[in-house]
Amino acid sequence: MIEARAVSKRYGGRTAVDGATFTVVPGAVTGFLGPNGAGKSTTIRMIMGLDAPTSGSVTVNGKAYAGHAAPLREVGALLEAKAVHPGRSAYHHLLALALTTGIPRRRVEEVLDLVGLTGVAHQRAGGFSLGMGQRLGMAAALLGDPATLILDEPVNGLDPQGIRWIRTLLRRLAAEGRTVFVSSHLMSEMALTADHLVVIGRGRVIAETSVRDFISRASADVVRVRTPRAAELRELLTGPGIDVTSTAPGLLEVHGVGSAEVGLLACRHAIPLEELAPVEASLEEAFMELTDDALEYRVHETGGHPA
Ligand SMILES: Nc1ncnc2c1ncn2[C@@H]1O[C@H](COP(=O)(O)OP(=O)(O)OP(=O)(O)O)[C@@H](O)[C@H]1O
Repeated sequence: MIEARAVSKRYGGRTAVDGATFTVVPGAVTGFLGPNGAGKSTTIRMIMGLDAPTSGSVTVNGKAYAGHAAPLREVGALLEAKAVHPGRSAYHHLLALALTTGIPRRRVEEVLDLVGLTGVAHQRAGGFSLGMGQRLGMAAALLGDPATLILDEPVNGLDPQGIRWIRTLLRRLAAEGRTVFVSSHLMSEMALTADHLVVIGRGRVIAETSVRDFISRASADVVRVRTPRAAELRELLTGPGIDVTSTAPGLLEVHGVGSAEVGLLACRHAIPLEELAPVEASLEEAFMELTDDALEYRVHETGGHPA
C-alpha cells in the first residue's frame, strides 16, 4: 500500500508536485498517468526516498521508505534505464545486489527463472537487448520478494512481445496480492494492464478512479447505429437535445440518447438494425480530455512547435 498525503515538491521557484493525495492499494495494478512534466518521476522518487518532500508525506506499507529496516523487501522498483556494469553477468549483477542487502543466494536463481533469464544468466549484461535488460531490471526489483512494486515507464522501447511479457507479469504480481504502481504514457497499454488509475497534471492529482469509470466518465452519450433505413430513423430521432450525424451511407451517430431508447424506437417502427452500439471513449481520449488544461506545452498540430 502506498499513501501520499498532500505531498508537494518544489525545486527553487518551480512546483513539480503540488499537494498530491492518493492511495495505491494491494491486489491491483494502478496506472500512474500524466503528460510530460506532470510530476510522475518526482512523485516516484519521493515514494522511493530518493527525494524529500517539501511538505506532506508519502508512505509505503505504513512507513516512509527509509524507515523500513529492509526496504528492498518492502519495495521493488524499476526506474529508468538500469545501471548494470556491462562486463558483469546477469547472475553476478543480481548476486552483488543480494549479498549487499542480506538476501539469500538461492533467491537469485529464483528471480532469474521468474523473468526467463536462466539460459543467459552467465552472459555479459552489456550484450543484452533492451528487452533482456528490462527482464534483468524486473529480476532486481523482485529480488527482495517485495509486497510493493513501483515501475517507471517499464514498457518504453520494448517490442510487442516484451510489452506483453511485462503486462502479464504485472497482472500476475497483482493477483498474488502485491501493490503494483506503474507509470506509463501509453494509455492503450494501461487500458489492458491497469485496474485503477491515478492521473496527475501539473503536479496535482486530477483523477483517482477505476479504469472503467475513467472511460465511462469521458464517454459522451453517443450511439452508433447501422440500418438500411437510416433516413427514416434519423427523422424519427429528431428531438430536443438529440443530434444525429452520418459519416457513411446507412450509418448514424446519435448524440444525446442511449442505445436502449434508439433500439426501442427502431423496434416500434419495425426498422431493422444491423448494428447498435454505445460509442466508448478510448482511454487515450479520456486522458486527453481530462489533462487538456494540464499540458505544460501545447503543440500546434500544423506547426509542431510548443505554444
Ligand atoms: N531536479 C529537478 N530540478 C528542477 N526541476 C525539476 C527537477 N526534477 C523535475 N523538475 C521539474 O518538475 C516537473 C515535474 O517533472 P517530472 O520529471 O516529475 O515529470 P514527469 O511527469 O515524470 O515527466 P516525464 O513524463 O516527462 O518524465 C517538471 O517541470 C520538471 O522540469
